[in-house]
Amino acid sequence: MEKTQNKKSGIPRLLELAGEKKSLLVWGCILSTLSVFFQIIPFWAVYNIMAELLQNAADFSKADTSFMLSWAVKGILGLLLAYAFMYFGGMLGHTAAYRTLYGIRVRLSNHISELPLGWFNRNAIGKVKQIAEQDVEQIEKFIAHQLPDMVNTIVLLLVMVVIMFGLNPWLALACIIPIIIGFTAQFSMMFGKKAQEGLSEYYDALENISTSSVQYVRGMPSIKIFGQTVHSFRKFYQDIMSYRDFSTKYADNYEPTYCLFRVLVLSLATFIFAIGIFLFSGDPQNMAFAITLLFFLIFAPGISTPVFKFNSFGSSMNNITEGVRRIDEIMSEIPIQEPTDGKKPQGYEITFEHVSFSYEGKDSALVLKDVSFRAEQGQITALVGPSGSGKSTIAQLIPRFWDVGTGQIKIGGVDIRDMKTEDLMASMSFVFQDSFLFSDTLYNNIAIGKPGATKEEVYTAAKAAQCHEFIEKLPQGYDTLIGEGGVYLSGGEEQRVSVARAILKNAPILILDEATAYADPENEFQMQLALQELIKNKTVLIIAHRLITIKNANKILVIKNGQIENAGAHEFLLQNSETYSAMWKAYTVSSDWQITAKKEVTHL
Ligand SMILES: Nc1ncnc2c1ncn2[C@@H]1O[C@H](COP(=O)(O)OP(=O)(O)OP(=O)(O)O)[C@@H](O)[C@H]1O
Repeated sequence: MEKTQNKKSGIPRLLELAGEKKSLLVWGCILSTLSVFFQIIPFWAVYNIMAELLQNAADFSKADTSFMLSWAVKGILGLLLAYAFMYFGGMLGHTAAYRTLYGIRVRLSNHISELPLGWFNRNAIGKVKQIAEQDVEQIEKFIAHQLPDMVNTIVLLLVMVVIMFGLNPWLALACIIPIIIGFTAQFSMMFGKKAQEGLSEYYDALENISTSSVQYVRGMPSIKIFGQTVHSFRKFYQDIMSYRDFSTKYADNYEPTYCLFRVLVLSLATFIFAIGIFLFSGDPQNMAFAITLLFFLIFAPGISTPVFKFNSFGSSMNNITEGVRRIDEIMSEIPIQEPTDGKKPQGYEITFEHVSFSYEGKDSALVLKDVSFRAEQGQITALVGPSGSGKSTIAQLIPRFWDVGTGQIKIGGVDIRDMKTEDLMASMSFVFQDSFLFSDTLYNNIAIGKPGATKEEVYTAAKAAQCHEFIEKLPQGYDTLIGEGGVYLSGGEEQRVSVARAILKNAPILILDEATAYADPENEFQMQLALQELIKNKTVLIIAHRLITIKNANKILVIKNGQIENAGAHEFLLQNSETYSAMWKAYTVSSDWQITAKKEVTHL
């Protein structure tokens, strides 16, 4: 599938994706920055008080107490104001973050809902879950905390550097040079090509774990029943192992430069002290220098906190860029093409005209080759053929799971690509072999077939689909919750609920892909009776392996290797289609099969 390209990346793209204006974020950062200036005041207050004390070291009683007291008050006020600005900046940052998060999730889910249905088959749930939950969550942390912190830290570092150079350039250099060396080592590692590739690998590894863990949980019954160990679920095991290997390698790469960085930044006082003592030894009478040195020694540990914070932005920035790229990967998937003025079909017969199709979009891998047929309104058209011949693909092309490669599919004379998706979906009900029930009540699971349906309509549909009886037997009847925290239905029961949904929708086209495969013969018979009522005047397309189900279809299409091998009614095909007569023979033989136990003869 083609993709659209977007030139922006990182934070600008993030805000663009969220449809969020920058103003809140900018104000959040401005307030955080203002708090920086107030954060400097306590340091300055300590410096002034220390200077006053040192200048009067011979006799502390001569120190100006009101001067020192006023600086102490200024220091405390500075601290309070710094917290107040930081608080309001943080509030704005959080508001911007949650709005961005909300905007991205809404955009993402709107976009996903516009993608062709086939996209969902191709993309693992784990991958989408990882992107929509975890990757988006990272963005919240970044915008709410790290971005204002980053602005705040950069300003703080700049102000500190200016103050330090203003006081003493040599001591300032003793403080700055180790920081620059540490950063250079760290960032060359972090932003290098290897690190960027590593991060992609890291996210791939996370996605793989997310996907295979979903499969692992789903496959747990098979693992247990067949007495297999966890190692038998190789994919999950390998994904965990490759994540471990990758994380170890990643940490190994980072470790030397990170350790160097930490050691240098945590030893700032040592460098300042060494240079300070060297300078002081040249002029031991210089009291002003002694005070400045003291200030640097107080200031040095203060600078290490913002420096460490700044360092963590590098990795966060990388994460955000990668997260946005992954969100963009989904956003760049081209949605299903909507016509501006959707055409309305005249009738509901379905025609395939020379349809060829490949899942990979390659002519060399065609799954359907030049398929043409007409499924009449008011008639049942059945698709039969060996497994993998292309029956489900034919059925799924009708609601545009994918678009055809060449040829056309028409409903009532209109190419389905010229119909609005809304109209196309409204025109048909689809019952799959594997029904999907929502974690909701049974009532709502049926009622979803027709928004605004009355209770009476829901019950009538449930009765017709042979599910009313078993639902009534459940302790909470129609209010029974399905799935997690509720009850689980058998495959046959789930199918009947899906059929009830389709009956309730009462659309003019009905597509049944192995819709009664899990039903027992008695229920299948009852469901067939219900469907007889439902299908009157409708275009019905049925795929069924139990050939008895489609024996009376008006037209049976025999599909083989993606082509229509033959078409006609049951009797005609028995005479004229080798494939069909062989399938019928196999079916009748298998339906006569009985598993018999040898009778034990007991002699008394
Ligand atoms: N999403 C997909 N991506 C790629 N190939 C696919 C996809 N779905 C089906 N195929 C392939 O297309 C071919 C036709 O599959 P399809 O499911 O249409 O056959 P079928 O006749 O319905 O089979 P069955 O009776 O077993 O359900 C098969 O070779 C299958 O492996």
